Amino acid sequence: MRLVRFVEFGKKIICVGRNYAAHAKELGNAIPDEKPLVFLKPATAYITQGKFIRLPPDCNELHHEVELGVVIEKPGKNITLSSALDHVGGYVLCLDMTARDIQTKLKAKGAPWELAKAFDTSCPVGDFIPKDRVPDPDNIQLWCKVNGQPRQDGNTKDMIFRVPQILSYISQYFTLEAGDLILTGTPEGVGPVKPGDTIEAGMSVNDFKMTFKVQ
Ligand SMILES: CC(=O)CC(=O)C(=O)O
Ligand SMILES: [Mg+2]
Repeated sequence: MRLVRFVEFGKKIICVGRNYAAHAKELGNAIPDEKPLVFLKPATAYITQGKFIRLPPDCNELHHEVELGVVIEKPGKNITLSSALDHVGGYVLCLDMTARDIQTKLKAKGAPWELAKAFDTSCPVGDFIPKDRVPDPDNIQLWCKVNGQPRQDGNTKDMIFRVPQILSYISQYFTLEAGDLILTGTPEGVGPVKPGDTIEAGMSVNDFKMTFKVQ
């Protein structure tokens, strides 16, 4: 399967939240203790470079969250920790665009987050990077700038749950299929963007950079 074109296969997007203690703290959230916090986005959330990020209805505070994305190649269920990385085909840089004001209201009601997290264009992704070019997914620098101003600069070594733990855990609930994308959570420094802004994000693998505009 040509994972380079994984976005076109339209598989599911499984996201982990609050996976960096400093980010959980900046939003006043509890740090997950035993299990990752998990939510989903539909395949209609994907956009690739050249497409615009659009605010969902009733959103007045859209936030960027830069994240490492893991692309599944080998399907699996109840994946073990020791075999987890065998299921990975490669990695992509992602933005988990979040309607923070809507999320805050949903959280207060104890309601699910989909309207804040899973709307169309909420998952901008960069180019696919095969895993043989990523020596250590647990030591990747991730950064994000808005209109040239630095906002986020973190490293995947600070993730609470590492890639094998995440894959092993979520595969107990969801069968992982080739082309599925796993977002691994964002480091601190999330913040607002508005129409007209330019978001640039990058990671230390291949000095990868991507740019998206908010419309
Ligand atoms: C508070 C959040 O929105 C959780 C999340 O997505 C994260 O990356 O952390
Ligand atoms: Mg996130």
